[in-house]
Order: sequence, then structure tokens, then C-alpha cells
Amino acid sequence: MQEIVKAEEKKIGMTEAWLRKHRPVYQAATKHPFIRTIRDGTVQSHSFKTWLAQDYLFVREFVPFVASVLIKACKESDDNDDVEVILGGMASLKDEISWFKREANKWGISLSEVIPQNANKNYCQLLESLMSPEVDYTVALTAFWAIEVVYQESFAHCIEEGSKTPPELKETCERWGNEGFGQYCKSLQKLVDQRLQKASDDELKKAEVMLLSIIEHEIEFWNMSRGN
Ligand SMILES: Cc1ncc(CNC=O)c(N)n1
Repeated sequence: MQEIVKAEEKKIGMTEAWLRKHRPVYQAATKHPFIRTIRDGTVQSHSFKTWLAQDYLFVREFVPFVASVLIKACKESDDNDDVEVILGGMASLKDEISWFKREANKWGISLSEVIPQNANKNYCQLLESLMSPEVDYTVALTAFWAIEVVYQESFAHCIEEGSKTPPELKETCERWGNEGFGQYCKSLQKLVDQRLQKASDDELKKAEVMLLSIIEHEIEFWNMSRGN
């Protein structure tokens, strides 16, 4: 039995191996001080509002990026699973944008007046650069998964047992922390691992560097809420 367990443990995908290798920086993103304050109930409303307003702008830019990943999947993937998983992600962004508008209204934020901060601009520039047809499908898909999984882990942490997340922030945390979004991230991760198995050393290196770049941009994004 012991032998079997060990063998199973070794069968981790490349993405999981990377997350283990880069655990400190990954945790800096998923257990960021902003997330910790949501989880322990001490978050300041101006911090939350800053995040909400900036994230609305980000998500608007995220839509064409996801569309570009979808196009790459249609052209390059020999596997129909890819297209369906990505299309599902795209479809849920429509509801997400409506949610941002409702939520902003609730907090008295006028979205048309929000100005993107530098961290947001930098992140959107990265998305823009990834939309180029020159960028490999595997690298773009790795970025896509990384963007989603950081939010999934961060917000799931806020609704875990023992969390003291304020009731008015629960819905936000559920949006990305819920089981369904978790499953979707796992599906994406599987697609990435499949691609990475067939990737060249050069592609592997680029995808790993991209994962780290996304994690760093996510940290900077959370930092905006602290007024950094
Ligand atoms: C900065 C950032 N990263 C990831 C997500 C989650 N993906 C789509 O909503 C997000 N909303 N914002």
C-alpha cells in the first residue's frame, strides 16, 4: 500500500511541480495581506472598494485576452476539451461584468470614473502582449490558468472554516472561491499539463517564466488595495 501511495504521489503534473517549487511567491499572492484582512474581518472598506473598482477595469481587458486564448485553442489544439473549457470561462465573464456593476452600485462606486492605477495598467499590458499571435498557445494557456487559480485560492481561503470574512464580502469571495470555480481551475490546469507534457524545453521555460510573471502581477494588483 505504501508503495502505491508513493507512486501516486509522484504522478504530479508540471504545474503542481512549479507551484511547489515557487511556493513562497505563490503564497505571497494567495495569502496576501489584503486577502488576510478579508479573512480576519479587519479589511477597510476603502481597500475593498479600490480593489473592486480596479478589478472591474481589469476584467474588461481580460475578456479579449480570453478570446485570444480561445482562438489559439481552436487553431492549435487537437483536443476539443480545450475549446469547451475556455469557452465556459468566457461565458461566465458576462455574468461577472454584470456582477461588478451591481456590486459597485452597492458600494457607491461610479465605474465610469475609475482611473486605472499603474499596477493595473502593467498587468493589462501583459495581457495585451499575450494576445499576439506570436505567443505560443501553451504559454498563453499557462497564463490564463495562473490568473484564474490565484483568485480561486485567495478567495477560497476567505470562506474556509474559521474565517471571519464580513457577511457583506461573502458573495465576492464565493464568486471565485466556490467549488465550481475550483473545478474549472482544475480543468484548466489539466489542459495546461497536457500541453506541457508535449512542450519543448524552450516552451517549458517560457511557460514557467510566465507563471512567475503572473504571480508577481497578482501581488502588485493586491498591493493597490493597501495604497502602495
Ligand atoms: C487581477 C485579477 N486576477 C484574476 C481574476 C480572476 N479572473 C476573472 O475574473 C480577476 N478578476 N482579477
